[in-house]
Amino acid sequence: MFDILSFTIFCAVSAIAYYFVIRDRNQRVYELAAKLPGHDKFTLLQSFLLILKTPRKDYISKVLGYMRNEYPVTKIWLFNNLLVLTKDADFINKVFNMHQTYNKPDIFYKGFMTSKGLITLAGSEHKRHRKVLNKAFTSKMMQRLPEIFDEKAKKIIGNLCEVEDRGEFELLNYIGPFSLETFGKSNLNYEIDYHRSEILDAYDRYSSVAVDYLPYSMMSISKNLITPTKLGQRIQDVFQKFDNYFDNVIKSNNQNNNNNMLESTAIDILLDPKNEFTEEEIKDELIMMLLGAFETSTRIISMTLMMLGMHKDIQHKLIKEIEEVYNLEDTNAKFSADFLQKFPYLEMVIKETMRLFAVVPLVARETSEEVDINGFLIPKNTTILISIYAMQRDEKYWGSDAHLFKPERLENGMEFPHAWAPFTGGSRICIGYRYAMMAMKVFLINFFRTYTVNCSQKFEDIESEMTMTLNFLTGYKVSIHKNQ
Ligand code: HEM
Repeated sequence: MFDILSFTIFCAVSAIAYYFVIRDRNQRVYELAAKLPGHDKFTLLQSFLLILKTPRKDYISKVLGYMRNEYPVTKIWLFNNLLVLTKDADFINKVFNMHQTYNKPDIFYKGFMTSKGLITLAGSEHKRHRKVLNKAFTSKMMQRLPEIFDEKAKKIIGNLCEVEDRGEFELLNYIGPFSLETFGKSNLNYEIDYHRSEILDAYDRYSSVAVDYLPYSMMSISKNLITPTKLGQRIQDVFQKFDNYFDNVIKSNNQNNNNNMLESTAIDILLDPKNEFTEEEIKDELIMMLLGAFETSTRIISMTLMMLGMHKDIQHKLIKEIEEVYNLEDTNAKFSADFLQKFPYLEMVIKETMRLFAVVPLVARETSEEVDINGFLIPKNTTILISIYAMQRDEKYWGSDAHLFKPERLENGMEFPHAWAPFTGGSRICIGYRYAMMAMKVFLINFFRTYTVNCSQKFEDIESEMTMTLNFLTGYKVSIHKNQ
């Protein structure tokens, strides 16, 4: 009897304490949120309607549509979550560099459906993985890459003869193999044949399932809860495919194990028992790297070629730069990091493409405690949504021609360097940013030593969509012609 009474009292006291803690915590959130510019609390119904009525591919543009130009930050509410939208370079730079905004919010990153890889990991676990994996991307490791990129670029450029002088073709069919095969060789010690590889099928299925799962992740519905549904089955199938594929990659690496290796690629590091990665962590990291590397590089190379096909004067200037370097150098000179420094205009062209078309248009962070960022007091557990796309096209930073493709604007450096962040910044900056820049340069140098490119589409007719990545709905079509 006494026990039941104590238990009841204990429950009642706990419930009251819990109520006051939650109320006080929410009170503080509402108090601070009230001072932030933006939109008042959406009702539950409005939040549901926003998610249910918006086509999945339009989520990101819909949410960003709430951003108010006159303020550095705009608040909106989704269910009971406070979201702060921003395209302010200074604010964003602080967010990338503060320890209070290190983690990523589940509301967007659960959509990746894996939790043990760099893109989604939080706090000390992220730091541990990142510290170890950084060793695969040191300057010394980078030195071995240009040769791999060169070999693969030459192979793909050889294949392009089947489409030269034959009208327009879809670039992704040629650039995709370059990105995927270089990824396999340099990060997995594994030769991938793009046209036969099962990884491509798994990747395509993953992308489609991720878009379908996004509304559930935004409503914080775990993927375990939807396991019995058709979508749940599709998710399981995709991960089974990744699993089988990476099992083979791991087996092949274990067979060719070279314990005396002084330098280690990403997979060597992941498989090294010293680093104590679990099997699940290894596979999640491999998936994350593939997601990070493949589509991003493929799209930026393709977008760059399209831009150059539309802007002939810029293409001629670039070809001239490449010819001049080769007139001075041994034409069989091997690619190296130093050699790639000799093409400043090429770098400007790539950077301008990445500015105009932020291939990762949106990233997010979550506050782990209440924090003052540029005079705005942001409550704990707030999601900060960072529109890289809007920042990189903002006239405030790039002038009234911000919407145009003009590499020359980068000639004397950038007036607002923080307003260019296609790889983001701070300690969670893209781990492969130097790798990506090198790969893109090596491919484009090889390409323009053999071909010129033409694109009949007009710049202003490009239509794009924003999901996790930016994609041209109008395709990536160009025609190519052998240099005279
Ligand atoms: C043009 C090419 C690329 C672009 C534009 C790009 C962009 C990005 C962006 C925006 C992020 C998110 C960072 C954040 O949330 O703050 C990211 C993260 C990441 N990227 Fe890339 N990326 C590219 C190529 C690559 C390549 C080639 C690799 C691997 C070889 C790679 C691997 C990763 C990984 C593992 C992360 C997670 C890093 C972390 O949170 O510690 N990316 N990338």
